[in-house]
Amino acid sequence: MAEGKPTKPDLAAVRAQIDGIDREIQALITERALFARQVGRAKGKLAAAIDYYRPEREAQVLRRVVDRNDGPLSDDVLVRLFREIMSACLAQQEPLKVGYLGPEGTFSQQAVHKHFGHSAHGLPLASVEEVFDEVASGAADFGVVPVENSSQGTIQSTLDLFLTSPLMICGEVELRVHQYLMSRTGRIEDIERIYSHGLSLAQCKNWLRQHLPLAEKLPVASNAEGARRARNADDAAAIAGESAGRVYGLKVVAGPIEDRGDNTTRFLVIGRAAFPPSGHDRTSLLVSIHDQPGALYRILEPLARHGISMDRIESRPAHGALWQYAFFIEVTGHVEESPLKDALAEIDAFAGDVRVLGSYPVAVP
Ligand SMILES: O=C(O)C(=O)C[C@]1(C(=O)O)C=C[C@@H](O)C=C1
Repeated sequence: MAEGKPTKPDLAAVRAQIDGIDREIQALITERALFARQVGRAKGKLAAAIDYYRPEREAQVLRRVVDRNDGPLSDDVLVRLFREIMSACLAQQEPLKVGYLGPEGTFSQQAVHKHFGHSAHGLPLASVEEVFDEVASGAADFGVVPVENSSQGTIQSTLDLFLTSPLMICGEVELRVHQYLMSRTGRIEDIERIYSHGLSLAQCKNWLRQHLPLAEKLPVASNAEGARRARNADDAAAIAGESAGRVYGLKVVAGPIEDRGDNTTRFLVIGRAAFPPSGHDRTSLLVSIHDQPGALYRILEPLARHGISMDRIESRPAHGALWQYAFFIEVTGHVEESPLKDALAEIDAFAGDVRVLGSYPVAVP
């Protein structure tokens, strides 16, 4: 090659290359969609989209995408593209119906898109409880519910719903959450009250103390609900994701304003069925403890002895009974595979109340 300055590429020639690649990509996506239909037929004569959905297979496909990636696009970007391709392939049957805490524009809706792609049909619902109800009744195939935030900790009200619900956990989604202060006028000097979900107000506490110490903070059912209210008055604002601002026609006053740059919310995917192992899974257990000495130890000891790592343990007052506790325990592994299978068999032998809430693929970025 000649020394010196690299020669400027010829724009028309580069575009011709891109056009050729686009043709190939399109032909391959079409071919993939046809094979996905064949997979559908190979699974037998199935009725609804939910019968075709395979979260463990999707996780495997996405992990391979990440393993193969050498840049220049980031893992997140490639995962998003492949997620959408799978979402579209699956929706050839009929889109999945996924319930979430609405109205439109919530972070829960973003989590639905991240996990199921945009070909799934999102059902905005009024509360997390309603998400459980709609999935239990079959009106929704799955639900996506927030369970924990990196700076605020566990969302206890969500965990408590598992105490009385028969639903299973079949996935998890991690979403980076960026908060924006938004209003109708877009001017900070107009703001006298701020609507948002209590957790979002808490995530922006320092910023608010510094910039709007006197504004009234009004917790509402969801961030998007805050945005919906803020569009009605010039002196009101909302803290929410940018997408909620777009849905309700608000202007960004400032953002991102969350106190921690790595602010992340974890969501659980709830459904009515269990799925097979994906190769890198997590299991959620619900353990009821009666006040016998050493009861919790007898449950944790086999887990430790089998070398199972525990990612979390949370205690909640058990439903209905005074001074009895339920423990939510998350461990690495799948109930159908050793060593977790063996440890659970030992635990079952002496503890009546161990319920497997679900084994599911660890979130792909
Ligand atoms: O492999 C399957 O079981 C398919 O149905 C294909 C496919 C895909 O597009 O890769 C589509 C939907 C499923 O959720 C998983 C994977």
